[in-house]
Amino acid sequence: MALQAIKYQRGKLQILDQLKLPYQEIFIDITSSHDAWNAIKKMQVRGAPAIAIVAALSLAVWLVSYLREIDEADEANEDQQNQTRNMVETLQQMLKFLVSSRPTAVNLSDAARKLEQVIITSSHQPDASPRRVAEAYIAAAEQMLANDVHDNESIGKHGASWLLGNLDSPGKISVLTHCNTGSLATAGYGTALGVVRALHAQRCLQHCFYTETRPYNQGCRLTGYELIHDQIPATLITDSMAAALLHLKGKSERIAAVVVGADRVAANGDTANKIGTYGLAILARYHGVKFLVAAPRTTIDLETPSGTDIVIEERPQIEVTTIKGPPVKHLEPTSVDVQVGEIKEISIAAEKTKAWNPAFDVTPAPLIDAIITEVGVVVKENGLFELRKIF
Ligand SMILES: CSC[C@H]1O[C@H](OP(=O)(O)O)[C@H](O)[C@@H]1O
Repeated sequence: MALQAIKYQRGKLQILDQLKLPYQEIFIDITSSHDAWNAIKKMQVRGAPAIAIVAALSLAVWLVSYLREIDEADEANEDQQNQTRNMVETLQQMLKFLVSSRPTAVNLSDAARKLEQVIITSSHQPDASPRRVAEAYIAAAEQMLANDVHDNESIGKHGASWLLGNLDSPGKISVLTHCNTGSLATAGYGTALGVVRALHAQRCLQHCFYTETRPYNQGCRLTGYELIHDQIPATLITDSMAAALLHLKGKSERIAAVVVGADRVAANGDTANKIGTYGLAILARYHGVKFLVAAPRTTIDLETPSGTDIVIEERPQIEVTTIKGPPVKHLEPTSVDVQVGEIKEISIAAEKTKAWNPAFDVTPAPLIDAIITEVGVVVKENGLFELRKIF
């Protein structure tokens, strides 16, 4: 069964607490915008598409509980117009609050903008009411969840096809990927990891190399977890091994491309992605390996002209100076049960260490060979990405 970071049914939302992976699979309930904000901020759920979907669905769950409380009498109340306006304003404030949780990924603000448009449009209908506004919102949020998996499967298909169509020699290929862009970063299947899954499904993947992706370790903790779960041939490398891998094993392992995800693609194609991505793009160019960005159009921000305009999130120093270790297990002498303790935060730096912790960097468009989307692969024309053409 495919891995799921998000479990949703109308009125109930749960997320897999990714701070506890790969040691513990623990789902936590999200019942409000505050629950979602905290989970996104702490990175219990992460990944540009996933945080947008969890944010959107958190309000859908809250609205279902709200609708249960509105009884018929309220709905008959003559000041429906006022109540509808209050509903719209409440949802607008909640969406704005959710967008404040993390600044770099555009999917969250893109989803909030689209959902705000839905509630405003529904509030202008002749039969407008709080219930109708709520129902319109819930339907739109649920559609975002359904769209994401479909978009990721299309990204995988387009990416695999483009790679196999641009090979120096026929045969299976290997790829190097960074961070986690799979089912744990989306509603399912993944973006860059979706390309890996598609190549594997077509029996065209020789091997997937993936970086540990310090300091949150999305690679060794999450991508490894997914690839091993799917039984995809893969090898973990430290971030510092990427150059040696391409230099010493690039040809023998038929590494055809570095394939990464994205948090925000600016109008000119400059791409913000997990810290370390920019360095991989330079290595790929130096070693004559394709560098591909895989992302749905919800990650492309035509309102941001270039990478210099993208806000890069800086996270707490402690995420650099500690690592999360497996929980301490207590074996009770009188019982065979194993009591699993809390995930351990282990210091790996000297006391009073000062650390810089930008969560993302920006890869300039000239270093990107192609941008893989759900509607096809975009390459540069006269040295420039024309991203408006795919909308
Ligand atoms: C399809 S996920 C896109 C993107 O999100 C990740 O960042 P984070 O783990 O901090 O949310 C990473 O940059 C992925 O490439």
